[in-house]
Amino acid sequence: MLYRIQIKALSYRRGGWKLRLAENDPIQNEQTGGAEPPMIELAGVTKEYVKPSGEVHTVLRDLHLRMAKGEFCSFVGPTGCGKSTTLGLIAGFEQPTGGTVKIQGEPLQGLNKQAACVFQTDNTFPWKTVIDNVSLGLRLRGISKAEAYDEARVWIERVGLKGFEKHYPHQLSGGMRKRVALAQCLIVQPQILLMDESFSALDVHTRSLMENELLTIWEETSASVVFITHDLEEAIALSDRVIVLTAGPSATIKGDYRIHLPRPRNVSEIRFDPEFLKLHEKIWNDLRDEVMISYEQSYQSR
Ligand SMILES: Nc1ncnc2c1ncn2[C@@H]1O[C@H](COP(=O)(O)OP(=O)(O)OP(=O)(O)O)[C@@H](O)[C@H]1O
Repeated sequence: MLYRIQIKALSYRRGGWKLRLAENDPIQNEQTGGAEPPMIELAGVTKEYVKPSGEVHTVLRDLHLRMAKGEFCSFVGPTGCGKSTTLGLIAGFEQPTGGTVKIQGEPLQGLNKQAACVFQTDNTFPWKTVIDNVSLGLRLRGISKAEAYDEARVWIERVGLKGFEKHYPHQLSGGMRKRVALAQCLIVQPQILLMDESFSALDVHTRSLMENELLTIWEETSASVVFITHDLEEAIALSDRVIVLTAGPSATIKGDYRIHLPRPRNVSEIRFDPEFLKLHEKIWNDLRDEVMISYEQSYQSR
């Protein structure tokens, strides 16, 4: 059996050096008959809503996608095409009306317990301090306060907030609150991190810092990331794969691009890499057509 082994990152973590290998991608798994099921699979997923008029509105139609463990996958597409709906289906917030969402080969029923979400708006609880916010997930799992605090301190330091343990969210900047939200999610070591336009409300400099920090932290975990964004540059800079959705209604996958840019990456610098520019041009050609279709639809419906 052939396995493609690629070093993704070498990092130092508590307990020693950690070598992160790129997972065999699903296509490779299919070709080699690899036994490990994909972390996430959308098997012919369709999502419809019934409007108050009784008319059926098909948001997503027959999506087929397999995401490997540890893969960083971004979704881009015109506004309203169904990106957040896709994320909601993987989170288990919504059930598909056709097809199946599978997590590690098992059909997802109810909420996805392997996943944690970071949204555009703050996930933090305003009445709790940073350390209480970050330790909450562990406390809810029955871990003692002392142990949860110890682990929370590690994550607070890892996201660059050492010294802010006793601050409340309103005493922090937007970027700092986003760091709290990340630590809050990652402390429970989710297998899947779902991010819906998580950085879009940040200023451009903070955003770029947070993107780099996300990559550093992600490279130390084996989490698969589903990242929803309007920003194609951000998608390419961060991801292993960029999925382009068609304009809705009945959106489906138009393109699935592998981003073979070297890691570790600096998101501000990688944008000047000639390979990045080529990828951007290629994906934008696909995306632009869909954006134009969506724009024409919204213009006609006025
Ligand atoms: N609960 C719901 N009931 C009815 N329609 C819904 C519901 N949730 C989403 N939709 C519709 O599904 C479509 C896709 O919405 P979604 O938020 O997934 O798109 P998006 O690509 O994330 O949008 P944006 O880029 O603007 O954030 C929209 O037409 C929206 O109105």
